[in-house]
Amino acid sequence: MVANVKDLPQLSSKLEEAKRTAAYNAVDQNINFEEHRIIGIGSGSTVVYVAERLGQYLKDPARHEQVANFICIPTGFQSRMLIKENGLQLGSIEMFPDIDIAFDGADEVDENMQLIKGGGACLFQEKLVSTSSKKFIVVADYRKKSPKYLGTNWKQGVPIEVVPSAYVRVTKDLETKLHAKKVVVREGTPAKAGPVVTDNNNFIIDADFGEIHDPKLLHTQIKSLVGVVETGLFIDNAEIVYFGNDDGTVSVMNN
Ligand SMILES: O=C[C@H](O)[C@H](O)[C@H](O)COP(=O)(O)O
Repeated sequence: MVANVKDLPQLSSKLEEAKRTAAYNAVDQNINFEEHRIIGIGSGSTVVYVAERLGQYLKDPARHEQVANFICIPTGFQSRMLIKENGLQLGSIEMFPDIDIAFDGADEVDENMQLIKGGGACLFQEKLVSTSSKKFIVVADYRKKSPKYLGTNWKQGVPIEVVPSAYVRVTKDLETKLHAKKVVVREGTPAKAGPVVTDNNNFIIDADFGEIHDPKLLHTQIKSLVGVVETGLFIDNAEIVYFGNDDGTVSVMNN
């Protein structure tokens, strides 16, 4: 039997516990052991607990056979490692383009469940997986819930993955055509001199637009710039969001 969420050992901080509570509840309440087989596993520090929970079910004799048959589709290098470390079966989106259910974190979630993602530079593969999934579940801690508009809590800007040779052109277009307040090519310092290179060998630009009142329109405008691979605005994609609160409870947002 896997441990009940209420009986788990303490972690190093309330924040980590909030992430774990969100992730464990999301898995427990959404995985259908009989029907689901292809599972998307996202990136970041919250989804770590999704993979951990699936790993616990794998060790549970009552669920072992079903979970051993799950094929987990990663959204990047970190996610691939999470799948392997928890003993889960790794698959690729090329082999399994139709995903039953996917779990991932978010940097900010607005009241309509539109998301900013890509704080960890994994947005392209995350969008590929989440939009290939019948059900996309977001797991987040209390800091990610926007009071109203995207861009309120997440001040770093919208992450945008760009083809390296186009970064100057995209930077100019974001400033002049889309009137971004601040545009920064993400650097890897101190761990790396120069730009962050994504798992797809692209660069990331963070473009600050302040409060985003129409994320759908902004996504379309950014996406139309030559050189943009994908934006970190995830529009009409999430079905349920689990927020772990600092008092140990969970809030659920859904359509
Ligand atoms: O590129 C990174 C991803 O979009 C993450 O899912 C996002 O940054 C949230 O990460 P965390 O769970 O660490 O807050």
